[in-house]
Amino acid sequence: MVYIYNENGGNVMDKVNVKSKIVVTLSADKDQWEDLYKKVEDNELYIDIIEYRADLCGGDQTADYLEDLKTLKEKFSNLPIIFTYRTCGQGGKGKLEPNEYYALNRSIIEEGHIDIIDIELFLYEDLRNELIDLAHDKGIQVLVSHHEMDHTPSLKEMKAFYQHMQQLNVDYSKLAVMPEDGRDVLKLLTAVYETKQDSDHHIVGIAMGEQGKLSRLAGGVFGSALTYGHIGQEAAPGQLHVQQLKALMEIYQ
Ligand SMILES: O=C1C[C@@](O)(C(=O)O)C[C@@H](O)[C@@H]1O
Repeated sequence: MVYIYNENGGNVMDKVNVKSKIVVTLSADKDQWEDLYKKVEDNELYIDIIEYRADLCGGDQTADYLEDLKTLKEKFSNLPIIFTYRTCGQGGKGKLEPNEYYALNRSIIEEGHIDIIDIELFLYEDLRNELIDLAHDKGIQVLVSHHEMDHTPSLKEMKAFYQHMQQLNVDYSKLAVMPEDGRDVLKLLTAVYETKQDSDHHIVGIAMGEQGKLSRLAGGVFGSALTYGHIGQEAAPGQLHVQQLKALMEIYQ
């Protein structure tokens, strides 16, 4: 049998199957960054994209974030950078109010040396849409995200989230949910699969926690474009070290 692969590494017969890119989630206080740069260098083979989690970086200083981003870009110029400020309601530590969140993200878009920006779906519509347009004007891709930290919505609801996201003129649509059992993980993967069947968008689906690890490893088979890992300590429940992630993902691809 001859297998033909598309540019994403998936079988051409299967539009849904993609090779998920590995995103490493990074955060550190000022005095820990040197150690972290070293860890990124040591693990570069296992990383496709860097995510800078501003809300976990201590202080809420735009200037500090900009400085970190500039250094990251200088050191790892071949790795695209996602900027994420995750608010408390969405599983992060960020305490900014919507207008402050808007102002921070706007400054980062304008000066941040980033490639992709993570914008939360339920930010006020006008602020969110303005950030999306500003990012695109600057050539920055937009990843719109939504987290359900304590449950997994129904399949219908998850597909509706993805439909809503895709109507926003964004580049990536990401949903992260908390499963209670294997059935919830299957539901999330089904939502990704069924959405991806009719879509050329980058769809991302994550089932968090211990039960959800399957989605981080095999998400590509169902059409999930990104999977998130760590190089020190997990930034979200169920995250795996990027080395382990890459090794185990090979099984599915
Ligand atoms: O949205 C995500 C996914 C994530 O929550 C995870 O479960 O790996 C980790 C976050 O840093 C990232 O922004």
